[in-house]
Amino acid sequence: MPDRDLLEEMLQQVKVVLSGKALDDLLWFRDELLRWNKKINLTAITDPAGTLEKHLVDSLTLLPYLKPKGTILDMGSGGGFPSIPLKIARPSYKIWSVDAVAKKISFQKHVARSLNFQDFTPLHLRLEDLPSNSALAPFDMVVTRAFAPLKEILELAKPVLALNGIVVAMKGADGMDELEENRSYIEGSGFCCQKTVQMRLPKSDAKRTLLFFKERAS
Ligand SMILES: C[S@@+](CC[C@H](N)C(=O)[O-])C[C@H]1O[C@@H](n2cnc3c(N)ncnc32)[C@H](O)[C@@H]1O
Repeated sequence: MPDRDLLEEMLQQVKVVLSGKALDDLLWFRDELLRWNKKINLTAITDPAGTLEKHLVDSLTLLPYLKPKGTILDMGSGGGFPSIPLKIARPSYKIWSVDAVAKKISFQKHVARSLNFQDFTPLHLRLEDLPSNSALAPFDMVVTRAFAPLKEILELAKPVLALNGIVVAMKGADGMDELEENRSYIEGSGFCCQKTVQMRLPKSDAKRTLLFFKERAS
């Protein structure tokens, strides 16, 4: 099956329907990721079909659960996951995509320029330094994929989250266990878990867990 059809079919299985242009942009991004990956370390997944599922489709599993507009901070975005697929799927999002590794941010800037993104800002920064940059905060949605333990995610998100904002932690098979292990920390942190979504990726059947948090009303 051609890659474009495979991508479209897998996205439909995670309830995501995109325009033809968005599918083309995602495929271009995948090709560019693998091309740059020969020079700089962006991903351990190097087979083209695996990259479609494990990076592009995986990054978009949260899309049906997000508000259609707003500001997004992607913490520890690496090669641009999930920030770049989200921007391609919903160009109206205003996204700040932060990573501590300069080469990864250079790659994201290249993609943003090539695909003519508006309101997409890759930032080479340690997240611990973000709150002092008050021009950026607060964000309506803070998203993370394969970034850090839950406790660290919530601690870093708290100072930059807007009122009624949400934090999404994209986790693997052990996401629910991590949630249970952190129940008492979450209770004391001022956050509550608003929603959990467990799913499997369409081809590999790999388990994924989406954890959604908001701050409790005081
Ligand atoms: C495992 S990678 C995941 C990248 C991407 N989110 C993905 O799903 O492919 C974690 C990324 O977080 C970045 N990172 C880790 N700690 C960070 C920090 N304190 N501030 C900014 N970036 C950080 C790393 O440089 C790395 O690119």
